[in-house]
Amino acid sequence: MSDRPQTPLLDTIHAPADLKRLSDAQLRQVADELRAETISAVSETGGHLGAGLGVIELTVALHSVFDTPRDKLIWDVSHQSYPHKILTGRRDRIRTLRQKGGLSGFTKRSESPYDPFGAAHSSTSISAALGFAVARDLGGSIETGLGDAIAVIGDGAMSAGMAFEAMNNAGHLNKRVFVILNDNEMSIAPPVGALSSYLSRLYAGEPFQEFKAAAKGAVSLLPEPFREGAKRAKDMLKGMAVGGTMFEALGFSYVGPIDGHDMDQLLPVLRTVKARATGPMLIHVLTKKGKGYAPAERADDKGHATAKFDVVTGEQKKAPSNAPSYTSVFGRTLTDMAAEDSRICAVTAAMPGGTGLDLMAERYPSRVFDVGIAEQHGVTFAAALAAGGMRPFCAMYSTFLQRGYDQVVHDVAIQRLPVRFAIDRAGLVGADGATHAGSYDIAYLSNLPGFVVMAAADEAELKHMIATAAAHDEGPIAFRYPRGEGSGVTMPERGEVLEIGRGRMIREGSRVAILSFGTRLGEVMKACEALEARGVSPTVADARFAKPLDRDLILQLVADHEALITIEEGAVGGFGSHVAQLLAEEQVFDHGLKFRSMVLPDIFIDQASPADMYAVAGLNAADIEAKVLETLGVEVMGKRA
Ligand SMILES: Cc1ncc(C[n+]2csc(CCOP(=O)(O)OP(=O)(O)O)c2C)c(N)n1
Ligand SMILES: CC(=O)[C@@H](O)[C@H](O)COP(=O)(O)O
Ligand SMILES: [Mg+2]
Repeated sequence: MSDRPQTPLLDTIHAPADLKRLSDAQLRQVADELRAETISAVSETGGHLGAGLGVIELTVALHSVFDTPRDKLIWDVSHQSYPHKILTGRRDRIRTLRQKGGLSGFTKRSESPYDPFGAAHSSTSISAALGFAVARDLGGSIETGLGDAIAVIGDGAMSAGMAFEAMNNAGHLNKRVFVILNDNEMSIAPPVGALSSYLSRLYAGEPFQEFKAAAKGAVSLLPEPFREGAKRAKDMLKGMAVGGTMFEALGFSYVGPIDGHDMDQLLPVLRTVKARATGPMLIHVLTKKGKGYAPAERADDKGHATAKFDVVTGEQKKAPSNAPSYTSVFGRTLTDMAAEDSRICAVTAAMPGGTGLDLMAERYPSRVFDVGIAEQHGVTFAAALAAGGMRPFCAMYSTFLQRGYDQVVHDVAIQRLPVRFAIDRAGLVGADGATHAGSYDIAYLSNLPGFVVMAAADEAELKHMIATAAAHDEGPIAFRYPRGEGSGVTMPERGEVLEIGRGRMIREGSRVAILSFGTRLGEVMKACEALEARGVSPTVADARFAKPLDRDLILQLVADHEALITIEEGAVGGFGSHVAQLLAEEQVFDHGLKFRSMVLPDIFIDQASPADMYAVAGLNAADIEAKVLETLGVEVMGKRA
């Protein structure tokens, strides 16, 4: 407790309304204290640090100028919302962030009325703000009334198509809606692409402030010291190559760029736009990711995400690792294979580090494409790379690939193009919670004609599956693997090309067969140890493929056992459902097979450690043991299991 920062003024803020009685100078002090409190809290919990530190002043300014929660403040991605949570009545729980039973690391409607719209995947905020603005104008929420709608979106998130779809619509509807472009020249990695260069050009010259009204001779509307700046901006703009900004072309009034750490700029500009805006308005705010905490400012990722750390030194407290992460196995293996095959190339949507493609980019920069937060484009781009004779690996997290699903179906699957999908963060991911769970890819890929879908049981299997994918030119192929470390198995020198649609036998037993798809195999083996002690000896097989299924293996298992249990780290509709379909088609159920399918339950599971989340899901070793006993009807301590 004594290590905690002194925050006398922040201690008096229990809700944004408390900010309204403070002077501008006091608001500055609140911002300083809020920064110290955010650093202190994240040092205890770990999590997204840099983005929140970059919006400290903006958070205070927005809550002091606007009337939240009546006004709807929507944080894009919302990884920067910790300071917002502290100001909106959640300070007492801020040190439970991202933990089991604690605050979510993202905004969540069920958590607070100050979180009007949940997020965690990027680039949804402008659509949401526009929806609130239109609902307001149509008379929604008659009891309380709806106020303004404000989206805060980063320069990285702004690169996604969805943000532009929303701006296009907002410009057309001409609704009063505010978009704050929080431009810190960073995504998780440095941002890429023409939009990023464009934004840099907008402030390449001397700092200036422009307000649409200025051009109409209404400079006097702006409070000092903006009048001078606005006049200067008007003059500057006449000669600028940029001409009208692209935001204006989309129907927005554009204000900026302004210094997002200077309350003397933020407060008057926000007050002015609040008083004057009639249609869509974009306020371009320049900030620094990690602002005010030297270790974050110095870090390559500007403190984007951190483990728990020592506030004084910035040193992160990471548990020593015993095995390579799946991500690093993917990155290193693909890099080695790219050395031997010049047709191997790779696509990431703004996650070069998260997918391990940064390793390949170091050696083969011309064959690794970071397309920005643009999963839809990334998938179609990979499809055309394949059509053009390359061997593209499209490396995406399971949860983010969801955004490119139509492209997976329409551009990849229907055209039978050999895109290799490297699906990281498969299954439950832990602290990021339900929004980031990789629960659906087995189901949403295995139902596509011609797709090959694999899951690695360990890191050696992953290596084989990368080799298998590289060699597979006949059509689309996907392999999935979880977040975190492997299980420490011996790694092969080279990946072996697996026979498509062939599983492997792990151990032979009797009465019950467990057919595992993915890394639950480790838990299955633990369960088997416990079951042996009870005199039950299951057969275990690793399916490797959800599509095509190993029909021979499955039909042999059901012929030799009275019960079959499938297990996977995915939602219903995936591997187990396909096995059930096969068994039904083969009329196996007509002969009395006991069949059970262990899948993720039909709920969204809140953040916790992956093991705790799998306990909620009922997919840990003890659950498997219980399922086997229940299926076989074995008595446990005098009771039927
Ligand atoms: C659809 C989607 N793809 C990828 C991500 C992963 N992701 C989270 S934050 C982030 C960078 C966002 O950059 P920016 O919007 O500029 O915010 P900053 O962190 O710089 O404040 C990315 C790529 C995501 N959340 N959603
Ligand atoms: C906010 C966001 O979407 C990412 O920062 C995500 O939290 C990264 O997850 P990993 O830590 O698994 O790379
Ligand atoms: Mg950014």
